[in-house]
Order: sequence, then structure tokens, then C-alpha cells
Amino acid sequence: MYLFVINPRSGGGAGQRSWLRIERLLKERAAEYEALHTESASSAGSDVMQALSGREHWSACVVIGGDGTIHSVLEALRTRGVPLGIVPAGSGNDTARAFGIPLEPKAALDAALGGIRVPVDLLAGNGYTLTAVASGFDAQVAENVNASRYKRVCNALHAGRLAYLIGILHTLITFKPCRASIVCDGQEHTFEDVWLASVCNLPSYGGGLLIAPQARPDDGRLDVCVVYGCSRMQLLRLFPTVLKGSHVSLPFVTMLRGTSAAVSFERERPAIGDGESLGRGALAVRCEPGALTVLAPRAWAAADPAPQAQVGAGREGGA
Ligand SMILES: Nc1ncnc2c1ncn2[C@@H]1O[C@H](COP(=O)(O)OP(=O)(O)OP(=O)(O)O)[C@@H](O)[C@H]1O
Repeated sequence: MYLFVINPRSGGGAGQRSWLRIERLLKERAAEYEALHTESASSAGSDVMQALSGREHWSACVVIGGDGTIHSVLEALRTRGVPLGIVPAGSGNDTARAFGIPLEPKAALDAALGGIRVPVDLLAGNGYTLTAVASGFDAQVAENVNASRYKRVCNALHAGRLAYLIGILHTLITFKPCRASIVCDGQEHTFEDVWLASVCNLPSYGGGLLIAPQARPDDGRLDVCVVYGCSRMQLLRLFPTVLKGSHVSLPFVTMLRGTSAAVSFERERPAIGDGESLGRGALAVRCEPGALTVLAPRAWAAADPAPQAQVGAGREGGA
């Protein structure tokens, strides 16, 4: 029996459109399933927990939505030991990208129903996160965009990405970097003028920004990317390099790797996990190895592991 969790709003309505397609396919295949349309991030966890309590054995819980929707069910799936399948229907879909899950609904359904089971790590701290816990500039962009009027206008014009572009420029003008301390596996690193500190389990977020290109979901470790001590113009020029992951060799970028990371900014900064708000306090994140099972296409396991990129590269702001 499969539980399908559908966020109709994800990807500006793509969740509902994908579900209509998937429902037809499930009926054609005479698959056994239950469908749960979730209303909000805050109630989804308990709704899924309740649905899962209805029977002892589930083959998988298949999420039709984006990274935020997946985030909302992680704790329930971890607690019940139910594998996660994904039919990507968000705007970013970085979780699906990391596991090579196709964007096309039928191919994604094939991976969910007939894929391999991959034990993957979760980031624990302020709940559970699968992609990355990001604090500082990028979390501020998300906060500014979500609170803005231009997001509503852009969404009405079907130009969601434009809202983020405006958000980046708006945040670039108003955001003030400050000192931050990052304790990774017990070792403290202090950086001046920190723009962002991202604790990553998967290589990308924000729709393919390769913030930690060397991150692997199944290596029992987390990767921290710190951007600090650069000008606004340098930060702006960093964005195209993040698309390829080549920012890791820039002198104002440091990568750390370990099993735990605590991030505290001198001034209060927002944080997001899988793109969802985690509030504004200090962050303590640890890697919980193999805490979740993800259903991935067979080809994913056969692919070469990500090359070991440089870690600990770059200049530190005086520990
Ligand atoms: N299970 C859920 N049910 C309903 N709404 C949810 C659920 N989980 C999160 N949400 C809300 O729906 C919004 C959109 O969902 P989601 O993040 O999955 O899609 P997206 O933002 O389009 O894609 P992505 O996160 O991949 O960029 C979230 O930001 C959150 O506010």
C-alpha cells in the first residue's frame, strides 16, 4: 500500500496537475494507494502521522510537491520507518535533483514504485531537514520575498523567478554581514563579515545552486559553506559560479565538513531548512546517518559518487 501526499499549491499549482496525471496512472496499474491532500506545512506532519497509523506496513509515502512539502513529512517518515518516494512538483525540486528523480510525472512514479531503496542522512536540529539548513543572506532573501508585495504580483504574472531576482537585489542592498562563529565537530571557526553559512546534506538548493558540490546524502557527514569578507559586487558575481559549484575555490568561501555544526551570528539572522523558515535563533545541526530511506531510480546507484572536492579551502577570518 502506498500513501500519496499531495500539496496542490506547490510549484504554483503543479502539485494538483501532477496528481491528476498520477491518479490516472495508478488506476490503470490497479495500484493500491491512499491519497492525502495536505492543507499546510504546520498540519501536514500530524496528518501524515495519523494516516500512517492506520496500518502496520506501507511500501512508501510518495510526496507530490517540492522540497518544502517533503520537509513537512520527514519527521513522520523517520519515526515510522516508511520510505520516501518523490514526484517532483515544486519550483526548486533540489531533493529530486540530488537523487536523479525525473521531473516528468510518469517517470518519477516509475522510480517511486520500482526504484531502489537508498538509506540517506538527515540533518537534525529545529526538526529534520533533507537538503540544507541555510542562514544569513539566502534565508533573508526567502524571508523578504515571502513578505513582499512583488511576490504576489510576480506570481499573478506567472513570473515566480522574477520575484527571487528582485528579492536578491533588494536583500543585496539592505543586508549587513556580521561576525559569525561556526563550531564544526567541536572545533570553533570565527569569520568576519559573514554573508551566509549553509549546512548542507545535498549538493544544491534554490533550484540547482550547487552550494556544496561535494555533499553526498549517504556519507554520514554534513558540508558547511561559509561566504564572508567580500563586497556586495563580489557576492553578486558569486551567483553564476554557484551554478557550477566553482565558488568553493574563491578566497572568500570556506567549506567545512563534519558530523555536527553549530552556527551563531553576532546579530540575529533568519534560517531556512529545505526552504522553510526555521526562525531566527542560533542553529545546532547534526547529521543523523541513514535516518531516512529514499526511493531513487536504479541508474542513480550505478552513477559515480560525486568527486571529492576541496574541503577546508579558503581563508578564515581569524579563529
Ligand atoms: N504538506 C504541505 N501541504 C500544504 N502546504 C505545504 C506543505 N508543505 C509545505 N507547504 C507550503 O506550501 C509551500 C510550497 O510548497 P513547496 O515548497 O513544496 O513547493 P515550491 O516552493 O513550489 O517548491 P520548492 O520547495 O521545491 O522550491 C511551502 O512553502 C509551504 O508554505
